[in-house]
Amino acid sequence: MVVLSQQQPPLDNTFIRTCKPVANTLTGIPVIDMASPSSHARLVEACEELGFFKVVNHGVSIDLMARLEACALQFFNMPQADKNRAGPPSPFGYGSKRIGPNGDVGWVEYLLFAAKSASIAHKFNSIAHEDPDTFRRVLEEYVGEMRRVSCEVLERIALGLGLARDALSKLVESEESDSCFRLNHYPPCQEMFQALSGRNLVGFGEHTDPQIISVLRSNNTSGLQIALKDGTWALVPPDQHSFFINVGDSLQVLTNGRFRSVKHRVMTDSRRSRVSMIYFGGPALTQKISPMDSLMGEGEESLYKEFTWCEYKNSVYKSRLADNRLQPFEIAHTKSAAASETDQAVARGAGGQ
Ligand SMILES: C=C1C[C@]23C[C@@]1(O)CC[C@H]2[C@@]12CC[C@H](O)[C@@](C)(C(=O)O1)[C@H]2[C@@H]3C(=O)O
Ligand SMILES: O=C(O)CCC(=O)C(=O)O
Ligand SMILES: [Fe+2]
Repeated sequence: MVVLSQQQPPLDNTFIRTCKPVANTLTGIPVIDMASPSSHARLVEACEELGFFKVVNHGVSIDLMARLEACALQFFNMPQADKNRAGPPSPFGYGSKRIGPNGDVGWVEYLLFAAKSASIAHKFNSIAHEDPDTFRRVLEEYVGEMRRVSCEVLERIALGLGLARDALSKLVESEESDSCFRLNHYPPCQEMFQALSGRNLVGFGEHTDPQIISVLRSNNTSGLQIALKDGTWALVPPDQHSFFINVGDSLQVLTNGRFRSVKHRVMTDSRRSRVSMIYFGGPALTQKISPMDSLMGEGEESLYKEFTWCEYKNSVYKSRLADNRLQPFEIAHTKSAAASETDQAVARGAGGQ
């Protein structure tokens, strides 16, 4: 008799895509030491080159990370019917295999929250858990720390760009900030499946994050991959004590494409479950997003039409994971892309950046 582990999500995996295993491990990942005062320039360089970097000496207690991971696992290990009480994710709540409202699927289950204490407390009315009060308190404490880390990183990026210290962090720090938080659980998938197909099962399909900045922490199971500039995928070696940070679409727009909203995805590990926790730092719904004047070189043309975060979010929720969500907001310029890139590099130089 085959005994299915309690961790297996209930649906079959017929519609979940597979991918060829990726051989390339990301070796030159920029590591930003928050204890070092000279991180500004390296942060800007990492946002331009990869749109992705790792943060160490961040001041978040390892114990807090471990406590949240334990609470999350207690939740994900509950019977399916209990987990379903926190669903469906519309957009916040529990979801399994289905990601977003437009047909994307992956070998993943998750809890999605709005990152505000009142919203978290409200959501806990429907979350079954053996110790819901502890889970809620730990979650609130962790989300508070994520807000701090993202603001500290954004402050340094702003200084590195020659902007006022709070030029970017104020967007996420504001009371009205529309940030969210996600706990993902990728159960192990049958080794047999992988052995037979020689492929990996997609946990979370390729996408960019729409917000300003995302701060990710996972357990020691690999799976995260990022797309490099040449379009190839690279594996990110896990590090459970550090944070991986990526530039989101909104920061790409604010910097007029100078920073890169990095494409990423998660492949499942056949034997070990992956737990990840991600804070998505977003602006207020009414916040206007467009390239910042002070970052534009002389004669540099805006690559994007102005939009509010609310407009962008509405558009995001009509899209599929892998879509280029910024495309409807791009301004078509008559020159060839290559020529205008050269012009803009020259203009930036002239602007003294
Ligand atoms: C398929 C979707 C899920 C998503 C909303 C969307 O329509 C397209 C963007 C997706 C994404 C990716 C980053 C975050 O995980 C997320 C919460 C977000 O803000 O945009 C998810 C959305 C989601 O899972 O609801
Ligand atoms: O779970 C992960 O490691 C990454 C998931 C992700 O990219 C997301 O939720 O947007
Ligand atoms: Fe993501």
